[in-house]
Amino acid sequence: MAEEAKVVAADEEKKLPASTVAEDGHGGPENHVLLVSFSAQGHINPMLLLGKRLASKGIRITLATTEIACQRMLKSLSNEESGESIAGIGLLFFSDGLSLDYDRKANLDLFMESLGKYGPINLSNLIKDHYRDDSKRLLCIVTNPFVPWAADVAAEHGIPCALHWIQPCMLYAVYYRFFNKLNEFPTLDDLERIIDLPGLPSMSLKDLPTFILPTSPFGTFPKLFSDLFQNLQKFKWVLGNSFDHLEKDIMDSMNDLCPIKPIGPLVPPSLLGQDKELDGTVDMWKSDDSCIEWLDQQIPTSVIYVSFGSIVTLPAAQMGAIAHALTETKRPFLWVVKPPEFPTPDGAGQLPTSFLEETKDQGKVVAWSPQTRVLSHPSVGCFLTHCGWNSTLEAICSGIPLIAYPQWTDQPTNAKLIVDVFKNGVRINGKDPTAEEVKRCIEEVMEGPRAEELRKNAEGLKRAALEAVGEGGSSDGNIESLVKEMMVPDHELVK
Ligand SMILES: O=c1ccn([C@@H]2O[C@H](COP(=O)(O)OP(=O)(O)O)[C@@H](O)[C@H]2O)c(=O)[nH]1
Ligand SMILES: O=C(O)c1ccc(O[C@@H]2O[C@H](CO)[C@@H](O)[C@H](O)[C@H]2O)cc1
Repeated sequence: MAEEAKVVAADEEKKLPASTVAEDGHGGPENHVLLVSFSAQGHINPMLLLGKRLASKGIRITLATTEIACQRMLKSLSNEESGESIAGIGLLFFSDGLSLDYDRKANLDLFMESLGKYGPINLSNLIKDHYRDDSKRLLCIVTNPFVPWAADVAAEHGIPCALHWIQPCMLYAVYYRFFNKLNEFPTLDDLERIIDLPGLPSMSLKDLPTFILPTSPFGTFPKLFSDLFQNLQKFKWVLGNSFDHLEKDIMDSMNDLCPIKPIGPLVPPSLLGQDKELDGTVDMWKSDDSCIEWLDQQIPTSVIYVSFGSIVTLPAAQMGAIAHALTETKRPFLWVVKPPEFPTPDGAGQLPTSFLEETKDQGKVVAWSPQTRVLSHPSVGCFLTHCGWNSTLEAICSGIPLIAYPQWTDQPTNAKLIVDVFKNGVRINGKDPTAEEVKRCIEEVMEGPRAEELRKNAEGLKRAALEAVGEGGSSDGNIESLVKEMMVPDHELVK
């Protein structure tokens, strides 16, 4: 029974240290951009990384997200960090209308309805309070797909709005065509239909995002995306966390409909060989850094890294299949098993009894890893992943081949990209795959006849990613032109 949504009084946002320099140093108003993000780690981090790119062009950045994100971030911040700013990016928090101990994951629809009802009111109040004096010029509000209503708040305040599309451009194209009814998609009477969209690889039902499946149990997300994709005119820019080389044909297919400007890959700069001090992302769980020392003891490219991100909790049967496959391969593994936030009696997210004892000399299990450091470690040979987009981009920037094991939302489509477009991995077949199927994929990537080809493709994508975000690269150029356009007030634009 879903707990009654408690309306939390209009929030008391975390006051930032007063900005002592409210001007740009030349007497003019300071240029600001406000980032608005959904509370998940996989949403906040790409926003923070975009903010860092904009800040490097001289713009002051603040991130506004919900109070549950603040609580999760504070859990992992060290004592001396305060949660009022991250890597020079100010933080503001607003209530989603629910108490902090409410189980949002178990009541997704109610959570998203409450966020959509109370978020706009509380965000608007934040803007009134925080950007009222003339020394700050709010150039733009950047929002992400799960909080599209920020565009209405931006319009209320007369501020241009950008959508930061934090999944592949392929999802953007599929959702746009689906919700605007431009193409035929599978229905309950026609589940076998093949979907052929311009610029995209042919897809079948298993390749579609779960929010548009005819059997989709998710009420709020499809409605949220339907409203978003039928009202993209609210956004002055659509920015994609991708890059030309990765999805060129797909991006081109949207140029005559609603163009998307690639500015990625937005990953921690240390993954791109830059100074780790520039990383500026947030971890909502404490990393177990002992896995780096463990990796140091392993043979190069020998380790299977397994992680399903911050949201997914695997059913007990799937945990068992992965555990059995890893044992059978006898290969070293590093497996992230994040304890469920709200444990359930069916054993979801739990390891089989005696697995840890049986494999104590073979592998290591941690509750949360420093993932970008793991992926860039020379001992890692492949990544068995749920295909979350941030994890996928991080693997691309590390040149690591993938074993795709998608679970929901965009992940099945990301798996399609990995296998048929990027060609840097293989996909585990079936919703409840056997240990034999998991083991087959592990062996195929580690030393099968295609292992060399997959690794070469992965390394090629890494080079292309580095080029895109490097100075003068395609994504770097798009950030530069975005900043120039932001600086020109609408009334000065030549219509
Ligand atoms: O043990 C872990 C597992 C994941 N991550 C990070 O959590 C994010 C997960 O985002 P993704 O889009 O892959 O999946 P989601 O968690 O949103 O489903 C990525 O940046 C990972 O680097 C991490 O730091 N440690
Ligand atoms: O809390 C939720 O209901 C939630 C959190 C995060 C979700 O999306 C994840 O974000 C990534 C970037 O969009 C995506 O690539 C990943 O597959 C998702 O798990 C969805 C729901």
